Amino acid sequence: MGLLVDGVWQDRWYDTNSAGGRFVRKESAFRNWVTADGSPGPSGEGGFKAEAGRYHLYVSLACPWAHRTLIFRKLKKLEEVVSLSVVDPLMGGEGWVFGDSEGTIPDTVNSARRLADIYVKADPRYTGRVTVPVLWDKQRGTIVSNESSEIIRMFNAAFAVFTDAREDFYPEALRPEIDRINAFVYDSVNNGVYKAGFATTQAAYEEAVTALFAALDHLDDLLSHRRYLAGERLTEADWRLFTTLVRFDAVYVGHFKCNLKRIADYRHLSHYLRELYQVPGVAETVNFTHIKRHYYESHRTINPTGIVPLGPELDLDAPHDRGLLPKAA
Ligand SMILES: N[C@@H](CCC(=O)N[C@@H](CS)C(=O)NCC(=O)O)C(=O)O
Repeated sequence: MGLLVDGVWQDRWYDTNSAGGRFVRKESAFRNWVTADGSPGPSGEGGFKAEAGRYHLYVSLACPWAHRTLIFRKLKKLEEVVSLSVVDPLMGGEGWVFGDSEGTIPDTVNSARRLADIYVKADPRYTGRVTVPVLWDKQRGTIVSNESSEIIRMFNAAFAVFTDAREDFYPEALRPEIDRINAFVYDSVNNGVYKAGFATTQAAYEEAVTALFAALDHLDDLLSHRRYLAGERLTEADWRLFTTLVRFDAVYVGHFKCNLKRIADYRHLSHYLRELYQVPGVAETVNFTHIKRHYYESHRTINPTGIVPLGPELDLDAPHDRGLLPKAA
């Protein structure tokens, strides 16, 4: 675990002292957009036109942020359009590295050994964390984006001519509602579990866990009368929540001490999680070995022995009752 400073790797854990024991997530650095015609997107510069075979995605199967991009690549049927590398589940002293354990895919584009090498290739003076996901442009030899929330929107819209998957996960009419839900879910749930797990004071931990479970209670209630977070249509808001929910009982309850309840204890969230997991293609993107090994083996300040618990036993293929609520045709 570490970061790059002026292009040089430094092995360091997160600094929480400057924020009273709180974990504060840094903004992603590369914010360009792939667009259908190469025009600039909402941020960054233009010149990244959607083309088949031009872009490469680097992910970890453990990471909830990277997982979003993998789900969009799958659901938008972009597997032949955007190539893929999967890092080793263990994030050690050199950060993310490419390995040969089950489920990994080496770096066929840059032949890098460490993900940090990709960042330095894009910017030799890069300062910051080396995170997944990364969307790489093979033509210009640089990083387009390392921000998952933006990569999923590119996959949703920019590659339309290369796929017959027509489902729109960010429909115009629902955008205000989706944006509102995303902001709430990001702060209290997606990042909330990290704020709880990486807290280094009791007060910071309790603050995060309290907000997290208040949010889950609220979402459980919302899902008692809405099939999906934004209503009758499955949208990006659901996929953004899903990647945290699917890791929750397996990792966040124990490792991050988010243990007031399990997702299995929530009447509606538990069924909702199973419905999303059972969407064709999605289960293939979920790798519990990578998920559990990554957290329990990598965060030695939290789990010094690196022992990975055997449980819990989960059955995400069990039937769900979400069909009782209306879904848009
Ligand atoms: N805002 C980023 C966050 C990505 C992120 O934090 N990824 C984690 C893995 S779950 C990572 O690579 N962390 C490495 C580090 O912080 O050193 C996104 O959504 O794309």
